[in-house]
Amino acid sequence: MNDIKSLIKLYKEKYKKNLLIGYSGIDGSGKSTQIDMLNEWFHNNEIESHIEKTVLTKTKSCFRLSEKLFNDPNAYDPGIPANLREFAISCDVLDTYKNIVKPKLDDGYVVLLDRNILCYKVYAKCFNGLTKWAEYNYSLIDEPDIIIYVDISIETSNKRLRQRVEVPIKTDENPLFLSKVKDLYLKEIELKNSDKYIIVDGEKSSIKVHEDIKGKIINFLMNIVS
Ligand SMILES: Nc1ncnc2c1ncn2[C@@H]1O[C@H](COP(=O)(O)OP(=O)(O)O)[C@@H](O)[C@H]1O
Ligand SMILES: Cc1cn([C@H]2C[C@H](O)[C@@H](COP(=O)(O)OP(=O)(O)O)O2)c(=O)[nH]c1=O
Repeated sequence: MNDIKSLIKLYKEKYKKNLLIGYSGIDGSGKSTQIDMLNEWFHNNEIESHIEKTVLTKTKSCFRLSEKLFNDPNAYDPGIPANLREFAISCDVLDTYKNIVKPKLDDGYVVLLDRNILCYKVYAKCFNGLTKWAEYNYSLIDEPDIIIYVDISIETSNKRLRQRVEVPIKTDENPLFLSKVKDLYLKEIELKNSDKYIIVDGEKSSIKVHEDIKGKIINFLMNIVS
């Protein structure tokens, strides 16, 4: 049995929970594009799925403060201490998990998360702001069962962000920082050494990336449900 509907059913039966898939990757890697495509594939296969992304509600105060102090909501680093910002983010992430993600999983949905604990920890480490308090909040959240990392070069990220018409490039989307984030993503994934981390080449066309993701999810599920 290698159709996605049967695999997800077997997964639920074996692990007594629903599948949580988290996406990672630097800005412009194609996370939201790929999440939409996977969501559509699930719907076409009669699988109930839900897309979620943590809205940084509490963290907004940091962006507002940055606007007030530095005339730019995204110029918060290093003026506003990273450990404070990252703690605020961890509170927002925990809230979204407890109030939305977990209830959706319990209601029988497959949940597709735009960003996940891996992303937040990587960013916090790159900003040098991961405290034991933020880690404590993250320890209260279940890790996704599958983590997709969409890999692109800094040049491609920069090119795509510049093409984005709705939002002009933000201060915190600078190549130097993104390069640090990309390196740490790859290092952390290598250290985890687990099949649940799926790396895809985001330089390919969206359709090809989608095909890769589908194939790798099916392979992963076939291995763990058999
Ligand atoms: N594989 C791809 N090839 C070319 N452009 C892409 C690809 N995937 C996404 N894009 C474009 O790049 C931009 C960023 O994609 P998006 O999915 O919003 O990335 P993210 O959510 O990771 O920031 C969008 O304009 C999107 O249309
Ligand atoms: C993920 C993450 C983002 N940030 C910053 C980067 C962005 O300025 C801001 C919003 O992050 P992001 O989730 O990338 O939102 P969007 O996709 O709408 O750009 O928060 C952190 O400071 N730490 C983090 O762990």
